[in-house]
Amino acid sequence: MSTTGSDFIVVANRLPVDLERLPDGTQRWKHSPGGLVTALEPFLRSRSGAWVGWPGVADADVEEFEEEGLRLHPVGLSSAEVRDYYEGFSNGTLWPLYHDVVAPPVFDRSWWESYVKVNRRFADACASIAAPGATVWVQDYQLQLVPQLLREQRPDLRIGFFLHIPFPPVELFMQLPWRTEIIRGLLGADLVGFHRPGGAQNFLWLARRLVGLEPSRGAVGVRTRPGVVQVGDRTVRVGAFPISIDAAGLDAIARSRETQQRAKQIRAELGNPKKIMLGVDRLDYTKGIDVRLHALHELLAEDRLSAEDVVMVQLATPSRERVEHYKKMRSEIEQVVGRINGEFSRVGHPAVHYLHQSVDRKELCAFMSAADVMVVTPVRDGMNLVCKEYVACRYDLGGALVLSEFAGAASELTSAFLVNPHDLDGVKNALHAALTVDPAEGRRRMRALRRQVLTHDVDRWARSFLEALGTAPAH
Ligand SMILES: O=P(O)(O)OC[C@H]1O[C@H](O[C@H]2O[C@H](CO)[C@@H](O)[C@H](O)[C@H]2O)[C@H](O)[C@@H](O)[C@@H]1O
Ligand SMILES: O=c1ccn([C@@H]2O[C@H](COP(=O)(O)OP(=O)(O)O)[C@@H](O)[C@H]2O)c(=O)[nH]1
Repeated sequence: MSTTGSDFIVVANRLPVDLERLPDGTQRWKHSPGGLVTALEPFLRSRSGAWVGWPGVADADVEEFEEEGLRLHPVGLSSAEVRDYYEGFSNGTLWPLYHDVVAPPVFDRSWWESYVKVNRRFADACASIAAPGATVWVQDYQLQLVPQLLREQRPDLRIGFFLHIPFPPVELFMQLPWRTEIIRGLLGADLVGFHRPGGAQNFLWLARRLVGLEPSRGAVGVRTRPGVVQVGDRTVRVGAFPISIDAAGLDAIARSRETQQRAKQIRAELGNPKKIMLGVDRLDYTKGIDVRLHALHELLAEDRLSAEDVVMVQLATPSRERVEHYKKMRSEIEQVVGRINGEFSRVGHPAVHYLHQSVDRKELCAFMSAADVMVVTPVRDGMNLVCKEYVACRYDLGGALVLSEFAGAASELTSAFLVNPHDLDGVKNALHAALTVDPAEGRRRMRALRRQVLTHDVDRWARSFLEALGTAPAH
């Protein structure tokens, strides 16, 4: 194991791999869920960096290890910490608060205490493995206190922070009893990054209101014109850096014979319907899976669509299964799927294929290649990588994307069929329009979407952030 310090460290709640305990008592590592890992893993591997994170299960005692040149440094969490820091404060308080309170956030003091304690542990882990003058890139809402805690121990480090979820409107953020502590925690970074300029702008306002600082007043741009705020003798920059995907990598997988054959096979397995609609999400109440199911139900009930012609596939990755809102939403979604299938399926031909499972990258790419319409309808989403992945897979300029205006990606993917997920008639009309789009118009839209996604990939995201932090790798 490496005993020398690392020059470049990513710290995130999760490692890119989760430890899985099998019933026979053995264990293995599997890929962690979610877009943060998808986005960062290829980039960090290319820089031979270190990744500090939780191995995904409680009470795991795992030593640091190396995997294909990447140094993985586990931070353990007890069962009580998984409950209070991860399921509690991170996903029962911050997640709903930052996603426009689409579910009511719970404010629990013992959860907060656990959050502080665990953030300190992550900061200590980084401090112990960082080489002098190293760059540490802190990720996401679970670790907002780490920049300040780390700086107190290691003022020599260059510290960046990136938030993967939306940063809420100030009126909502002000509900948080520990609002000042969070803003101070983030101000420990040299650069604080958000997906959208609005998040950066909200943060700057709060730095003034809650900490009494004097931030810049000009508009923050995308990858340009970061805001600045002086904190003692340090200048903290605050910017917008929309995340993306390994677009060329997915494009290549999609073009392969293997993927195209698998896509054909999927179509055949579905009964060669005229049209396939696809949803791919973690099973999360912010993703609007219910929205698209209700829209489909009404379209079938009104005979605007026929289950003979159109099949819906919903891949739903299990997520945060012990958190109350997630349990409730799962049973609601499964009821709607059951209802649609009960009313509109024929034996051997379900109207909705619902898989509560995780699917690997190649298989996902085959599903995306097979899908005529990709349906992405979150009520709020920081970015949403799935919609960009769909576009990257459609080198044939086929397919159509229905995308919620409330996903961060909507401001880049303006040639999608954009919808307001709260407007059910609007969603129905957009689904119908996407299913029946004139092929030339469909190709025009997909060409424009691909131009955006292929020229703004994850490498450009990471590079633009690190350039603003002053630590970009050599070209
Ligand atoms: O680690 P989990 O609790 O299982 O959740 C998975 C990840 O979900 C969130 O992803 C976000 O990041 C994506 C990439 O920036 C973005 O496209 C998406 O809109 C976000 O929801 C979460 O932010 C991660 O921390 C989790 O690991
Ligand atoms: O069965 C699945 C479902 C999703 N994903 C990946 O999980 C990520 C989801 O990221 P997104 O930003 O869309 O949402 P998040 O889950 O991070 O909120 C994407 O890279 C998907 O390709 C996956 O690998 N297998």
